[in-house]
Amino acid sequence: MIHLLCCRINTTGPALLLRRSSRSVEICRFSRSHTSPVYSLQSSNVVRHFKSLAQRTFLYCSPKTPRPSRSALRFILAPALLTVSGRAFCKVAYCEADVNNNTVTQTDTKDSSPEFNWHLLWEFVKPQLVALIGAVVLAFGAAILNIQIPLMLGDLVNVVARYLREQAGNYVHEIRIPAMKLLAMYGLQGLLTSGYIVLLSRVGERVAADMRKTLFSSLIRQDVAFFDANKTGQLVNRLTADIQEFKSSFKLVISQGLRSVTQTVGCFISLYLISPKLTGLTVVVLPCLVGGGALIGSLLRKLSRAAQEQVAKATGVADEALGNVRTVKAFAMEDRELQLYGFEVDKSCEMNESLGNGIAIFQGLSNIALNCIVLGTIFAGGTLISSNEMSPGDLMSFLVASQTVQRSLASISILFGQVVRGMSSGARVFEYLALAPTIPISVGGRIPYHSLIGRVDFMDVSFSYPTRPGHQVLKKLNLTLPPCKTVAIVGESGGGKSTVAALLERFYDPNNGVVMLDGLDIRTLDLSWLRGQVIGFINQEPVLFGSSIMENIRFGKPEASDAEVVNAAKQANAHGFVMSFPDGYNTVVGMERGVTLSGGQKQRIAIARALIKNPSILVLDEATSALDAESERVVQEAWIGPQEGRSVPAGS
Ligand SMILES: Nc1ncnc2c1ncn2[C@@H]1O[C@H](COP(=O)(O)OP(=O)(O)OP(=O)(O)O)[C@@H](O)[C@H]1O
Repeated sequence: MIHLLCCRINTTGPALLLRRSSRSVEICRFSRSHTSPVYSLQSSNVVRHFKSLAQRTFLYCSPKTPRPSRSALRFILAPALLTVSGRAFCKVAYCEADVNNNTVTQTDTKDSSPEFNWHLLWEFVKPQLVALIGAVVLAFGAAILNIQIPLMLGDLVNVVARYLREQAGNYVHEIRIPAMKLLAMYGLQGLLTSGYIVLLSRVGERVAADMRKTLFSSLIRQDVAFFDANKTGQLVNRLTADIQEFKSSFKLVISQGLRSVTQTVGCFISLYLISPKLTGLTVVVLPCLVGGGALIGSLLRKLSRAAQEQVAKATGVADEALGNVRTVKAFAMEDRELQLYGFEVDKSCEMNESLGNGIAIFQGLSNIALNCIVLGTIFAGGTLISSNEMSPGDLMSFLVASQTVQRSLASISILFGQVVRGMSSGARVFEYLALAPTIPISVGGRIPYHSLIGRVDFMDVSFSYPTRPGHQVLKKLNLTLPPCKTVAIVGESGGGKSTVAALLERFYDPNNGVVMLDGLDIRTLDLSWLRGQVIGFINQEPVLFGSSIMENIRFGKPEASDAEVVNAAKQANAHGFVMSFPDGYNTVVGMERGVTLSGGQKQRIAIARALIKNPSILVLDEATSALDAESERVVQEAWIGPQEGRSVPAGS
């Protein structure tokens, strides 16, 4: 396995390739024939960083291009990869290289092509197996009937032709039986089709719902470092778009895939039995037409995807402008935003117009081609009828069966693309399903409430954020937060105050050293108990949920009574302003991040949310920064007074 790392490097010049050897990372000029080293990063830190990767690690560095796409990167490096390894398969990750400081920081360690996990799929499908088998059987039955229908149509036409030729006998009597048979066939085919669609949509929806719940449960249990490294939008995309795409592909493959393959094979046999000569002609013409159609179709789909992306881009511009409307207005940038949005909308309009033209040409061409096939079949079939090699009914059967083959082949060609897209969406979902959090939530011991003292010790704690391993935030920090005391941590911006709070809350584990509660390493304690009952944490930018104030405060203690909620709000000096709202505690906040409340009001609700669980340790990370002096005094009295006897470390 080869690892490709796409690197942004703080130097100027042409694109560079980074090569890992056993003791250094070399930055080389890259050309197809050879690579010549330019810099050599030899710090043990850099080399250690690559230890976890495969022996041959390449980094593509470009000072100008910000972040080439993975496929572009593979394309650029394909000759080098093939020469070096003889294998084309590679993993791609992104990193930043700083040649002055001799550091390389990997910013994205994800495997670019997660693998499809059949075992996990089976776990989701297993509970729906009976319905799935039912759907497969019904779809297969419908396909078999679709093969029979052209033959029966032929019988019917033969009766009509015979009557026209002989003008004798009772027409209604003769046609009744084949017509009734055909009618029954149509009815049964309709029933089977409805049946498999009902079953399949049930299976698809339930599998998708199970996947969503399991993926959400896996995501919500990941530790904070995971969310530092992955954008929320991308994670939400896996929950929505990826599962949706997978579900559609899954249903399509079972329904259309099974039906189309069965129909193609069955109808081809029918065609051959009806007329080997005409079939020979069809075998030459039909695949060419379907192939041509598939090619144009795939071009149009590409165009359609690009147009959709452009629409999304335009929406993104509008979303950003409307979401930050206060900033836009404060800088009087309405016209500029309008210009930006207009530019993107015009581009999407242009692309959609081209798409419309493409579809129009495609439809026109396919109509001509299809009608020519019908005309050609009738012409060739008529010749065979005139030489008594075929009956009119056979020609009718042939026409309908060949149309079925052509439709089935077209849908198979579309299905191929759908299968690839569905599998890659599924792989993206499965990637996070199988991911275990590095910090387990409900493992470890608890200190009985009556013997909890609340002394916190940071001993020789060193820490770097996982997303920036080269940047050490805390270096051998020793700090004691004694019980029954309020401790303020003061320091320059970016000095690591919030990081201390984050380590105490165990959002991250230190790289070295230990954080202790009452002399016990917090890594040995039950995390859900530590966060749920021991520590009350209010961060710099409290976020409220889109529900009532009552529910927001109760989030800290779900079983709290209304009286407890009101009491906590009073302690946080929030009761007064809450009661001034017409709906009081039932006022819904949190829409657009609680925009209906002022910064200070939001902070007071967040403080009430932390106070309601009566925590033994209260961490305020600049939680009162938006309060006026009087409110801050009331709040501080509230939590220092009744909490006397407990340790209260506070970031400030
Ligand atoms: N999630 C994160 N991932 C990577 N680096 C981070 C992260 N959070 C903070 N940092 C970095 O860690 C350093 C310390 O940040 P921290 O938030 O602890 O500082 P602070 O003292 O609380 O600052 P302020 O007073 O401005 O809030 C900063 O250099 C910051 O850029």
